[in-house]
Amino acid sequence: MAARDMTREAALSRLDHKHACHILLYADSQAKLFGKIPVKHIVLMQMRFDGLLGFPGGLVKPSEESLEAGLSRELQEELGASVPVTMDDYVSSHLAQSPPRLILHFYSKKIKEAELLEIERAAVLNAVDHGLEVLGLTRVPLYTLRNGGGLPWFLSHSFISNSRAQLLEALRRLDLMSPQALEEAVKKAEEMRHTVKSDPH
Ligand SMILES: O=c1[nH]cnc2c1ncn2[C@@H]1O[C@H](COP(=O)(O)OP(=O)(O)O)[C@@H](O)[C@H]1O
Ligand SMILES: [Mn+2]
Ligand SMILES: [Mn+2]
Ligand SMILES: [Mn+2]
Repeated sequence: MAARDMTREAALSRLDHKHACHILLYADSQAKLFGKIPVKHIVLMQMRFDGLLGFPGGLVKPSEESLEAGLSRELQEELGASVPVTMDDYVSSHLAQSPPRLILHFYSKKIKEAELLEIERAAVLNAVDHGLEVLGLTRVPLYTLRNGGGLPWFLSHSFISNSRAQLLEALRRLDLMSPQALEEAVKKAEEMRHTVKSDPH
């Protein structure tokens, strides 16, 4: 376990801490970009109100609701869809670097492609937080194009808290990418961080 990781039990015993739960929802897909590049898996993240990328989810109150019930409530608010979350979907708990006394619980759940498409539609049509806490859902590109387009550029954006690490760890653990492809994409993203320039005007 990394230095700030903790067990679920240890995390829940911290009654003086705030708790947040976020989830990586994903599906397998046969779709092909430009009719030739396999998308393979659809992984959902969101553009937050603060301009940072992160996962759907939010603050839960362990004194009033289970972690999973709280996460489902947040998903109803942010995605406008009912996504049942259980203990089976639980991945990890992590003490945030900042702010102090915040514990970040992470989940992942595989759903059917049709269900995921339904969630994407519901997010615009039904989510009370659409356009407010959530500016939009986004898919994570899992391929790398020759110019670094795809995952490397995606990873060059700014992420809330430890969500970038949560994403990379999940892609590895769920075998959504080969370890080599993932390592190369991370390296390329690191190189590009310093070189990506936009047109002045
Ligand atoms: O995707 C994420 N992964 C890990 N931590 C996150 C993520 N999104 C937000 N956080 C952290 O958890 C806190 C509460 O989450 P969020 O902003 O989603 O709450 P809310 O939806 O209840 O307003 C954030 O202030 C941030 O520190
Ligand atoms: Mn929320
Ligand atoms: Mn949230
Ligand atoms: Mn909330």
